[in-house]
Amino acid sequence: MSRHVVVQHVDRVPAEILQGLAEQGVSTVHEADGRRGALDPLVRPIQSGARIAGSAVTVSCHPGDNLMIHAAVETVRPGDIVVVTTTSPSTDGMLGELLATSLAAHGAVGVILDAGVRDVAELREMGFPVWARAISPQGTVKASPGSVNVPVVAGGQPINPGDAVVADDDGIVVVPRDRVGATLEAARKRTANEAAKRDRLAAGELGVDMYHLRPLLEQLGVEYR
Ligand SMILES: O=C([O-])CC(=O)C(=O)O
Ligand SMILES: [Mg+2]
Repeated sequence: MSRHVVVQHVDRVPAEILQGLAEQGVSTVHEADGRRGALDPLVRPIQSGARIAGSAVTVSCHPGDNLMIHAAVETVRPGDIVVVTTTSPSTDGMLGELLATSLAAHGAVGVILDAGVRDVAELREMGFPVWARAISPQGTVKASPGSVNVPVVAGGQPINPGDAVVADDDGIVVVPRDRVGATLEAARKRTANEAAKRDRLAAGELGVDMYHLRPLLEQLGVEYR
């Protein structure tokens, strides 16, 4: 059996759940899933204002080699987010506007790179959202095998093909596919709670989350003078 595979079928998250998760945003989804799933914050957006959710198409590449991103293109379906990792740390510019054009033509809504990106001005102009660990002009070759749609670790988080990935200006969170429905429900409740809290905070109320702010601080040994 080969050590390298391209898995062509991925079970995906339903589009209406992805849309709901995108509306909730990364920080709320992360809280709603028990503060789990946040990728390393050094994997950062290259643009501002993008907020997307999609099913993960995962790519494991040899460092300095983007062959497997090319191999992933034909597995992409509309609404997917391509998650690229390398088998050892790399900041090389593995994806630029050409590869992004190819992925977008197959319906990818964004790319997460635990590696480097280049052609940043063109990508911003295209409006194709990318989150990456580095921006680097360093070119890569197309010579080494790797895998598509296998479990990977990106930004320190395990990601399975078909998991929900949500990304915005706050960063990136992954939600395992079997928890997406419960997480979306919890996120919506949290957003409704926050709306009520916001009104109370705007009215000047203190300690809205803590019932009684002063007794809590005193219990923790903080002295009021
Ligand atoms: O071609 C590459 O290897 C990466 C790149 O710059 C592009 O996709 O435009
Ligand atoms: Mg280029």
